[in-house]
Order: sequence, then structure tokens, then C-alpha cells
Amino acid sequence: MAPPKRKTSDTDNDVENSHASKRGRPDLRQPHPNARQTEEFGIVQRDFYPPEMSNERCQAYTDGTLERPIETLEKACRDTAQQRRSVTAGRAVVHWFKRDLRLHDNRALHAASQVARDNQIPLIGLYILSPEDLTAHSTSPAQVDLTLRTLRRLQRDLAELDIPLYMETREKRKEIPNRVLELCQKWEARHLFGNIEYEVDELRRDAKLVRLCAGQDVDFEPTHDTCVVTPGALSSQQGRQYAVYTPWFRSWLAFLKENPDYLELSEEPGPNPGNARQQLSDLFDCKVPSPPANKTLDQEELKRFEELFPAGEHEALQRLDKFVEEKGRKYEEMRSMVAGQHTSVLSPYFAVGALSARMAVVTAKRANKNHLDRYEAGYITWISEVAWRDFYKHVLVHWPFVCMNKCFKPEHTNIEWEYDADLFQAWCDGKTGFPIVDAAMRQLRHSAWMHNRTRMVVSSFLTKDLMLDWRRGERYFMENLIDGDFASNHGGWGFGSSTGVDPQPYFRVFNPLRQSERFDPDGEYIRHWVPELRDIPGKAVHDPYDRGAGKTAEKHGYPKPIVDHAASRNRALERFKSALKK
Ligand SMILES: Cc1cc2nc3c(=O)[nH]c(=O)nc-3n(C[C@H](O)[C@H](O)[C@H](O)COP(=O)(O)OP(=O)(O)OC[C@H]3O[C@@H](n4cnc5c(N)ncnc54)[C@H](O)[C@@H]3O)c2cc1C
Repeated sequence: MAPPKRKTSDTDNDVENSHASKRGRPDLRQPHPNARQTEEFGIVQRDFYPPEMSNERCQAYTDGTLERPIETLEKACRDTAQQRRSVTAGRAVVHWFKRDLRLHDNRALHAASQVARDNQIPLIGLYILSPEDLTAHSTSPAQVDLTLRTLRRLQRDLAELDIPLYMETREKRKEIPNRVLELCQKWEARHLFGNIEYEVDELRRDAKLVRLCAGQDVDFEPTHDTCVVTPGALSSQQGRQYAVYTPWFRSWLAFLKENPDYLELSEEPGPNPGNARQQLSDLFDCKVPSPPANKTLDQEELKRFEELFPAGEHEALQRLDKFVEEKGRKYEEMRSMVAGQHTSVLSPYFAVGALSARMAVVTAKRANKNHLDRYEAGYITWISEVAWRDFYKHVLVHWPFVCMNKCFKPEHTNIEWEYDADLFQAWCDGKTGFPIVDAAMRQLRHSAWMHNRTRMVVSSFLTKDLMLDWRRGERYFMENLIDGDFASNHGGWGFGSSTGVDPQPYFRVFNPLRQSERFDPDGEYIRHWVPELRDIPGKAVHDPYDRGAGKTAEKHGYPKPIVDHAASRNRALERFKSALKK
């Protein structure tokens, strides 16, 4: 279906409620208007998109009749508890680093260090790069680069404590559990530590490793670390997992007040015994792995990202302190303004684990006279934003089907999407003719990062104005964001603004023009990212073709709007309504 043609007036509200790659893969660019769905083993195959889990199977997860991956891991830990208890100290302790690339406040690393010190044996850090995982997760080259640069810093910091960091690349991700065990055996380590990653494949991998290790007298019980409150710890009065943020957040706050130890920070590891350098000499000069061919950046990009996002936990901690001191108080008031920098831009550091969410909350709480939810509105709001990160991870753990290309609400599966390759490309390139959308998409391409407000605007634009499948946007974001995080990204695309907003079955349709005028009132953000519009004065910059600046825009090659917002909005609402009726 052709996109609706643009009308000249645009009168809807700021937010509408209705009851009702640059490195992209070629197959995504093909239009497939008549999607065919077949069911096999509970997986819906579409010929235009990767497999999607069936609604029945999703329901089984929701009902608890299908074992969740977290339960598989818990079961493996329970089943092996006795075997693991009898394990005696070996000649070393291993901490397996994943997305927890820091020394400060790293729960599993701290525990590993304690066991090593109690037994006067050395601690060894391990990191395995898995190109297959990076491809499967659509990790952006910018995030791979930040990870590798962070590893370099981490290696230096560990070396100061006489702790080696052994790193290697493993092409096949299936081999990783066996390889980790093999290395433990080689180093005669009987205790392995690691923090839990909550995505489906990672939980299953760790469950396998727990059993493998126990069979070979190695104790491995992965640790909860990445969330402030452990997934599964909060449930409603009916004993159910919250599906709505606000009551969940109340419960999150209450939990932390009752369990203040959840906000205790772990110390960094102590130094290795003096003879560790001799005993493990071959592990100290390990090279940081190279990025896989499909994840490399060119020289100019490498330099740019290094300048924008210097690596390591020292940088992250400095940014945190600076933000809390200088911007924290004004956060509530300023956070949605897209020009300038009013948010922390810490998301890349959370994504690679250079900073813990606990550390962020504790630092803001301290600045807020030790309160989580009263006193300064700025700090309270910022803490509640960091909590969103926890919330989406809790959702992922309880409803793991979100990993299978599924939106949160099964009924939204029936929405009829469009697959127009040209419209998708215009969105990616920032050439839609909607200045705020284009500025944001160009910010993403240049910085591998985008402001939260504009993430909401461009996701709404892709899925409502262009009616394109939200999964295309979700994937494009992962492929390009330096802070790509499965749970938060899916939360933004498949849980919230893109497919509907809880708790009511209504849909937000952002009006790009209203968003632009409200959150970039002087057009500073637009002029910064869209040079074709730099010469356009005043409010015309928000909508040049409708506000008498069309000639200048055209002269500088800025495109006309590719769709009519009002008509697109009506089409989207119709599509959503009819999907709910199905
Ligand atoms: C469509 C869409 C996709 C998104 N994809 C990602 C993603 O891949 N990775 C990611 O980290 N965030 C994602 N977000 C959430 C949010 O946009 C970013 O976390 C935020 O913009 C990062 O900037 P900041 O560090 O300056 O945040 P601040 O405003 O300083 O907030 C502090 C921290 O709180 C957390 N946070 C804030 N808002 C959210 C939110 N809405 N959801 C989850 N956590 C939040 C982040 O960890 C953030 O670093 C997405 C949002 C949308 C709407």
C-alpha cells in the first residue's frame, strides 16, 4: 500500500491516545507485502523476517507451563549444589568477564577475589570474544570497539593488582562452555565465577556450563549483578510479575528500603599473591582480540568514537560524578530537551558493564541527602530512569519470548505492517523531510547514540507514520547504537511507544512537529545535525515546506516530507484497532 499523501494542515495533539543499515542485511531491504506465516514447532516463519515465536508458546511462558531459561539455570545450580559444595581449592580462581568490564562494584569478581585470597591462590580474569554472538545479537561495530578498548583498560588495571586477563576469540559460540571448563582445568582452577546475562542464549549457556563444571569438580554458580534488584524478586499482591512500570517502580523502591544491602557496593579485588607474576607469566601479555571482519570501523570512525566515548570505568565514574554534581538537580526539568547535553550519556558504559547500575543509584542517592524518592526532583527522576533499565530486564527474564522477535503483547502480533524498502532507507539516512526525525537519525549515524526523546520520536515515526515493522527499527538500532542493550532496546520498540503503551490498550502516536517545537524550541538540535536547514531562521526550521522556507530547503537539497502525518496517523490507528479485533 502506498503511503498516504501529505496534507498541508497538521492539527493533532502532542501525544495521541486512541482506544483502539548502514550495515543492514540485504534481505531486510526487500519488500514483502504479502507475508506468509506457517507454524512449525511453535515458531512462526515469515518469509520476510526471522522466526517469531507463536502466541501459544508465548502464552505457555506467561502461564509458567514452559520452563523459563532462568529456571533452567536455577535448576542446574540446585541439582549440582551438593557436588559443588565438596569442591576444594585448586591452584587458581577464575573470573569470567562478560558485560561487566570493571573492577568496582562487580559482585562475582569480588566473590572470586575473596575465595582466591582466603586460599592464598591467584585470581585470573578471562574474556572470550564470540563473533557468532556479536552477529546473532546484531551488536554494533561501535559497541564492539568500545568493548575492546575497555578490555585494554581493564587489563592494565588488573595488571596493577598482579591479576592477569586472558583473552581469546572463539568462532563458534557453542564451544564456549567446553572451552571455559578446559581453561579452568589447564589453570587447575576449581572455582569459576561470572555474572549472569539475562538473555535466553546466555542463560542456557550458563546452565550447561554449571552442569559441565560440576561433573569435573569445578564450582560455578553464576551471580546476579547487573540489576539493582534481582529479576524475580518483585511481585504484585497476587504474586504475579508486574507488567506495568509504575506499580513495579513503587515495589522496587519499597524493596530497596527493606533490603538496603542491595545497595551495598562491592570493593574492587585485592592484589594477587607476590608470586602470581612468575606462576602465570605467560598470561600477562595477552593481546586484546581484534574485531571480527563484519564489526570493524574505519580509521576515522575509530578516532571519532574514542573521542566521544573514552573507554574504561575511570571515565565512567568521572562522568557519573560530573553529571550528578552539575546536571542531576536540573534533570527532571531539562532531560527532554534535545539540544545540548542534559542527560548523563552513561548508557554506553552500562552496556559494556564499565559502570554498575548500583553505583549510579548510590551516587545519586548520596547527592540527594540519602533519599531515593524524595527531596530533589532531579535526582528522584534520574534514579527512576536507571530503574527502567532494571524493569526491562525483569520483563525479559519473566517473558523470555521477547527474545524471539516478539512484541510484549501477543495481540499486537496481528498488526499489519508495511515493508517499503525506500521508506525504510529514507528513515535510516535521515531524509524523511521531517527535520526532528532526520536530525535524530543523523545523530545516531554520527555518534552511535541518540537522545531518549528522539528515540521515542523516530520509533513512533517508523511504526506509525511509515507503518514499517518495528523489528526493522529495533534491529537497526542494535546494529548502530553504541549502547545497544537487548532488554532496553526491545523495551523501547516492542513494549512501549512502538506497539502500544501499557496499561491500557491504546497507542501513542507522536506528532513530530509538536515534539520538535516542544523539545527543540530554537531548532538548535535540527540545525546542528541537518546542515541543509542551517540557513532557515526561526520556527520555519521545524517544518520548512509548510512555513515559507521551502525554497531554501529545496535549494540545499532537503527533501519534502515523505508522508502526510495526519493521514498516516489515521491509518496507524485503523491498523491497530483492526489487529485488536482479530
Ligand atoms: C526505541 C528506544 C530504544 C532504546 N534502546 C536502548 C538501548 O539499546 N540501550 C539503552 O541503554 N537504552 C535504550 N533506550 C533507553 C534510553 O533511550 C537510553 O537509555 C538513554 O537515552 C541513554 O541516555 P543517557 O545515558 O544519557 O540516559 P539518562 O537519561 O542519563 O538515564 C540514565 C540511565 O537510565 C537508563 N535509562 C534511561 N531511560 C531508559 C529507558 N527508557 N529504558 C531503559 N533504560 C533507561 C539508562 O541506563 C541510562 O543510561 C531506548 C529507548 C527507546 C525509546
